[in-house]
Amino acid sequence: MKITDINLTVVGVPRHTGFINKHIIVKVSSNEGLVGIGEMSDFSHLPRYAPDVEDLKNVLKSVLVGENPFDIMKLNKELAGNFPEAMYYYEKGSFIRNGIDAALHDLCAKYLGISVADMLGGRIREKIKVCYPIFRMRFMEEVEENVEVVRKRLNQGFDVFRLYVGKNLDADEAFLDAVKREFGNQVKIKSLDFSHLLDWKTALKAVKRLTKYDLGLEMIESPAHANDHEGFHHIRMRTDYPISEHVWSTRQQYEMIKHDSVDIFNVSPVFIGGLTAAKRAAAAAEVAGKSVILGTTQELSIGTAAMAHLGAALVNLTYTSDPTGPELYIGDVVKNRVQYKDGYLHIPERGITGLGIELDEELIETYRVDDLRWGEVSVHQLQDRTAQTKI
Ligand SMILES: O=C(O)C(=O)C[C@@H](O)[C@H](O)C(=O)O
Ligand SMILES: [Mg+2]
Ligand SMILES: [Mg+2]
Repeated sequence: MKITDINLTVVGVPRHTGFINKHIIVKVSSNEGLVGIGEMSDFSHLPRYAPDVEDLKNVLKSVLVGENPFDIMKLNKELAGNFPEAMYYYEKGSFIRNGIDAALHDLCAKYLGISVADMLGGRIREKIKVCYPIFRMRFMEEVEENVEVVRKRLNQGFDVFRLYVGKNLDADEAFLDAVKREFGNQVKIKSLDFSHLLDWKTALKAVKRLTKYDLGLEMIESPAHANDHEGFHHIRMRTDYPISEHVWSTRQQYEMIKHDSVDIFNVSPVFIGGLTAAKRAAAAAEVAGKSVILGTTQELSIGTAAMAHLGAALVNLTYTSDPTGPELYIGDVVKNRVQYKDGYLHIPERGITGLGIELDEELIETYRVDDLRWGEVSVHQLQDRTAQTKI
């Protein structure tokens, strides 16, 4: 089989919070008449630059057209040469590699007549426990808004949540207290995510304050500045709660293993550059005796399905994961969205080939935008994924 064309379409999909995320839908065409689909997810993150999409398509065509899509390792190496890893969480080259790598897996699995999970080691599980995110509060009046989110999502079957913290500890504490009083043990808050906002000592003080409301806490995420591998180790040695951190490069993960910085590696294909790279990161974690969770940038159904296939066979996936993107957006670009039930993300059935996701061209047209330009967004909106303009 040979790759014959690459097609990229930018879509802007609003969240229920009003914040609009831009993603690129990928199509990799082949001389067998099959098309592999992928998703370069959520370019709407700092830093505020973005690729020219037409130019990006031409670069990708120069790398991929004429190649055999089954040469996934070779093509990942070529892509990494063009879009190298960086010691940064939201490196857009990783998003680009991820979208292509998912499409290659989709294309190859379709050709073989199998599901992507069967290319990644098969299935230990058919569903993955996930949590719904409660985004960071800056004002006390956001507490009730977020308690209402818990009420609504609990009614839809989500009984596990995660909380972004660190900008207003009074509001964080008030939210945890309100959840404990209203829901008791019906609801679990599985992680406090500091998003690298605080140094490790300041974060440790906040952890001691907020864990008075331990609602089934499984981990503390990103409780030090990014790449402060020693700082992660220090806080890890000073709290009983497991520490988790996102993986965005092989060098960063190596340093975290060397410094014994974490208990849990948060592995997302989007941040490490694809399913191939994510599987390697999960294997490195396993070798180091560490757990993994599936993280998220809050993908649409294509990216979320790719993660579900990856999660099917991860032997060290031992905590609640994060992919809930399709639940956060007002719409999607596919005919068959990924399925959530009782707070689980269901892996697309084994009998469906590829990622098990079918594009809806009308919905793509509905959400299509010209390019990745930023428009009028503030740093706060970009950091906390909100359309709120209050300052
Ligand atoms: O665990 C995290 O950190 C995230 O989920 C980061 C978020 O900003 C995510 O990328 C989003 O877009 O909501
Ligand atoms: Mg996080
Ligand atoms: Mg994101």
